[in-house]
Amino acid sequence: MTDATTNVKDESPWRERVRALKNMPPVLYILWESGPGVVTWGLLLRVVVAVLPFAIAKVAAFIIQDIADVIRGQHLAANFWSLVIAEVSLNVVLGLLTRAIDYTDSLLANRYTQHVSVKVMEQAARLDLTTYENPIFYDRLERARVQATDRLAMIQQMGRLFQQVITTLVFSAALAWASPWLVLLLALGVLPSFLGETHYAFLGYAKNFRQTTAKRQMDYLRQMAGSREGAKEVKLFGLNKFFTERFQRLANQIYVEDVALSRAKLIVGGLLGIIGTLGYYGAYVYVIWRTLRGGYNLADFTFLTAAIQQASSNLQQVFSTASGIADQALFLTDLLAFFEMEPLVRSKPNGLSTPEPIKLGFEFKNVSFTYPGTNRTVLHNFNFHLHPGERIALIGENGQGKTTVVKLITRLYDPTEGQILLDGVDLREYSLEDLHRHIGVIFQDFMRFEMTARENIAVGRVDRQHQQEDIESAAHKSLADTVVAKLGGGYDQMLGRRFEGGVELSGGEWQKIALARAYLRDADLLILDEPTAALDARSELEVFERFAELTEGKMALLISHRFSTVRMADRIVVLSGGRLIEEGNHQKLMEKGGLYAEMFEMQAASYR
Ligand SMILES: Nc1ncnc2c1ncn2[C@@H]1O[C@H](COP(=O)(O)OP(=O)(O)OP(=O)(O)O)[C@@H](O)[C@H]1O
Repeated sequence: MTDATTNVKDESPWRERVRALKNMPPVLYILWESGPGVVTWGLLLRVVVAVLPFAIAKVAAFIIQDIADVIRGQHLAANFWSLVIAEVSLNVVLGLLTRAIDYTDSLLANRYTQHVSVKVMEQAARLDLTTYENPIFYDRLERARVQATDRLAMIQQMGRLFQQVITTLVFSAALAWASPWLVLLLALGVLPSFLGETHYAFLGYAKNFRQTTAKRQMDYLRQMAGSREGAKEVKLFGLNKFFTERFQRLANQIYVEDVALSRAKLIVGGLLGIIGTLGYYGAYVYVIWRTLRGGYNLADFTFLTAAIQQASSNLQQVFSTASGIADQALFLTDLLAFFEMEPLVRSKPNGLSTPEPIKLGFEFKNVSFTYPGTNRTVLHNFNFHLHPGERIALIGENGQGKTTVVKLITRLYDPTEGQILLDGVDLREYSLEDLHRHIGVIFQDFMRFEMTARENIAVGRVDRQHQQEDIESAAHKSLADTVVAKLGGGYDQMLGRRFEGGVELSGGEWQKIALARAYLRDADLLILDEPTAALDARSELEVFERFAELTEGKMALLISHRFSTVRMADRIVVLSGGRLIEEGNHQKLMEKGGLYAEMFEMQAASYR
């Protein structure tokens, strides 16, 4: 994976910063996508608010001039009170429109957060398991997730920049018309602070980038120390202090780095700020000097001092807002890079539909497999055929590659070598979505959705509207109906303890609910990876008697360490060290007296 940001520290800060500006167009596009109407209104309002201060300063200058004339004994100008009313009105309008901008900003922030969050979720779902194995991906996902909501300030800053640029241009034009020196003095004063600000913004980014791993570890520790899942072991093993100390060590390390940067920024920023103040007063003194020499009247003087004040503060703000945006744009590198990531296991465009009915079944031909990022071959030259209508049990000791076979047949991964065929055609030629529709899998580490019992079953087939009968029938097949019958809320009972009113189930009860999901799928190939591990002996027997009935005529792949279950399969495949070492039915393998017979005897002996 090419990582656009890992080399942040090696690159010249300025080059990196300029490069980050390339992030702006796609981000502006995302912003536009999230609310074209709101964006347009926001911009229009800002144009008006940007020019109002100019009008207000002009009117104020005329008022001062009129008052000075009256003090010098002249008559009050006829339009004096109209000017006063105009100034008050303009200020009222300014106040109202500023609030209207806040309103459009908050609308836009809401929409943008939602839009980006959905995009992040969609992209995370699109990427394959291979990507999830990669720690760089996790760091990036983490940063992308934070950026989805944390970059809100940037949106407001972009709006503000737009407004500040217009105000600056209007006042600078007025100053340049009076004397170009004024604009030059102001710009020279502000430039050093701008350079300083952007420099520290970049250092801040590089620092945050470096800290991602530590922050991820801290999050993990915080979660472990405070989670319901972790609570039992944390208490019994007395891990609290261990976790807290580790957390504190990381937090201190981050604190020290943060303080060092803030301190440098404070000192250098303060010094550069003095130059800005000198520029401002240089322009101010110039106007006083020209006024005293009769070059400007009182109205000009009043207006120009207001204009200097406005131009200088807006110019300063333009620079600091722009540097803030450049800083935020750097963070967006991760979000955009995340959006651009492509899955390795992909559905072929116009891929084949899964055959109906499947005639030849699934065949592994000389399949070898190594998990990405590792160098240990988990499957070696694995050959295996699953015929239509066949129920196969895959057995072997821990870590021999059974679950890996499931991940390959479902195309969560592609083989490193060899091929998997479905009806004689490489699995990669089929549409991935269509293939998945024909397979029902319940993994060892199946999901416990903290939703209602009905939803937990219905997610087995989300593309369909389910009638109550479908849900009940699937629940009946997996024995989940007996679990639901005990729940206060029946099928509408919230499961898990995360949400109010939720009820926690036992491991075996969750497993029955998950099994119902697989039955609801009504798939051609049903794969159960240790489906009964948490079930008691009676439930297991019942589940399997049903399983045999329910999978009649379908393909089923079963992984189990319980031989009472395994012996019911039509064929048993024994995996050892990633190789197929024995296959046949229970009787044949027992007669053979190999690994299967040995494992069977061992389990049987432990029951005697
Ligand atoms: N995501 C992964 N990345 C790297 N190695 C992995 C990954 N998943 C599994 N492995 C390794 O591959 C080997 C086979 O794992 P697999 O889960 O297929 O075994 P299994 O036979 O199903 O074991 P068990 O009976 O314990 O469930 C193991 O040694 C494991 O460490």
